[in-house]
Order: sequence, then structure tokens, then C-alpha cells
Amino acid sequence: MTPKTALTIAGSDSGGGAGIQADLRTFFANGVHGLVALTAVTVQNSLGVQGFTEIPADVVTAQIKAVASDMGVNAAKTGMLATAEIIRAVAKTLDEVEVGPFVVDPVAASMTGDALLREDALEAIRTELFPRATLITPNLDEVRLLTGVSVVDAASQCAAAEALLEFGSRWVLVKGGHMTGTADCVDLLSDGREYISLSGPRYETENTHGGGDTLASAITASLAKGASVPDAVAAGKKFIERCVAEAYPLGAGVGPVSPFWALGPS
Ligand SMILES: Nc1ncnc2c1ncn2[C@@H]1O[C@H](COP(=O)(O)OP(=O)(O)OP(=O)(O)O)[C@@H](O)[C@H]1O
Ligand SMILES: Cc1ncc(COP(=O)(O)O)c(N)n1
Repeated sequence: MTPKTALTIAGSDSGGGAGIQADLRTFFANGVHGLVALTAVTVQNSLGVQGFTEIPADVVTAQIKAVASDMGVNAAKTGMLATAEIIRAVAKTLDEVEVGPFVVDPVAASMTGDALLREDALEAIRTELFPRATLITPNLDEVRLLTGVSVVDAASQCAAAEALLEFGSRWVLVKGGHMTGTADCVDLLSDGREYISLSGPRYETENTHGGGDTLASAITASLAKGASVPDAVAAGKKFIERCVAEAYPLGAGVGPVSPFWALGPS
């Protein structure tokens, strides 16, 4: 039987732990066929991002149109978008083709602090993509850059969600992975009416490379299969928890979260 399809519009990680590589392995582990519109090629390993080259914006557009017109897209997500020009091209293309529920992960930098967006491009994500998004999934650094709110507890996480919803997405997930001083990892999902706190154990590991991408693509896979946003996010949270629990060391720096458990016992 033909599986549902999910499209990732994102960059390549030569280390294989984040970017389109994380998205494709997550789509596979969740039983959907992955489609790709590549935005950038990063030179990257466990120690950080040494540089990147972006794909021309018209080629990003052409990739989206090629797969949408022929194969159909049941849900889509964005990761690293690199430049304001690519962001504007993606926004325009989404007005012309149908991609189903649309998840925007506003990736600004790698977890090692290296920029993955050219200057001013985060503003373009906010103005061009958030109003078109079913769900946005910022981490706490991105929340601070976008709203000025520093999330330190449940009240400020709630205030951040409200401020982010002003930018026009239907739902927001304020990820709490970087909140310090909490025994659990708590993510907050809201559409301005419902406030759903998703809490899980915080695992002791240094190896969380690709965690944000893996969560957003697991959510996108569930949306492609027809789940509601709250159900897709709950399933995504369960999926990423297990991937963090089974993360492995690779290289001298930060290793990747692991979806291998989904294949069953080896
Ligand atoms: N140590 C941990 N144990 C369990 N879950 C975690 C841990 N760290 C992060 N998570 C979960 O992983 C998901 C990603 O959260 P995080 O806030 O780290 O996003 P991110 O910064 O975009 O990810 P990354 O930069 O690591 O790719 C969230 O659901 C968060 O709760
Ligand atoms: C191509 C690409 N996309 C996204 C990330 C963010 O992932 P992380 O925050 O885990 O470094 C990355 N490092 N590289």
C-alpha cells in the first residue's frame, strides 16, 4: 500500500544527525514516505557547523512543485531555511501548491551556537511563514529572539506561547528542552484556547543533536497520517523521548538522538 507522504524543506547535515537526514529517518521510522526540498548544504560534524552553501531559491521552489504536483504532500515541515530569499520563495510556493498541515521549526542556529540563517532571515520566517503555519516549534533561544521573553518557568512559558501566537500560527509548541533546573522536560502546546502541558523525564545525556528536527518531523509524520495537532504533538513527544533515551555518542562532540529503537530489537 502506498504510504502517506511528508515533505521536509530543510538543510543537509553532513554528520547525519540533524537536518534532512534526521527528518528522513524519522519519517521512515513513523511509516511515511519522505520528500525533500533541499535548502542548503552544511559542512558539519559533532563539533559544529564549519560553513554552509545555500541552494538557489528557484531550485527550492522547483523541488517543492515537482513533488507536490506529482506525488502529493500530506504534510510538510521546514527546518534550516538559510536565507530570507529562500523563505520568501517557500511562502510564495505554499500559496500555489497544496501541502496539507504545515509545521515551521524556526531553526536559527545549531545547538553548538553556529548560525544556520543569514542575518534578518528569522524576521522573514516570522512574517512570511508563521501566518501560514499550522504549528510552530521554537526552542527557548528562538523564543527569546522572536519575542524577547526568557522562559524560566511555567508562567513565562505560557506568556511566550501567547506572544508567539500573535504572529499568526494556528498552534505553538514552546519546547522546554533547554529549561534548566527542572527534573522533567516540559513542552507547552497552545492555540490560545487550550494550554496542553506535555511532560516527560529529562534523560542525562550530552547527545541531543537533531532533537528539535526529530520532534518536528515525528509530529509532521503523524499529521500526514491524519492526526489532530494535539494527538500528533503527544505522539511526537513520546517518540523524541525514546530517541533521547537511546541517543548515542558519535565523534568527539555531541552525538545524535536515535530513532533506531523503532526498528525493533536488532
Ligand atoms: N535531556 C532530555 N531528556 C528528554 N527529553 C528531552 C531532553 N532534551 C530535550 N528533550 C525533548 O526534546 C525535544 C526537543 O527539545 P529542545 O528544547 O531541546 O529543542 P531544540 O533546541 O530545537 O533541539 P536541538 O537543538 O537539541 O536539536 C523536546 O520535546 C524536549 O522536551
Ligand atoms: C542542517 C541542519 N539543520 C538543523 C540543525 C539544528 O539541529 P541542532 O540544534 O541539533 O544542531 C543543524 N545542526 N543542521
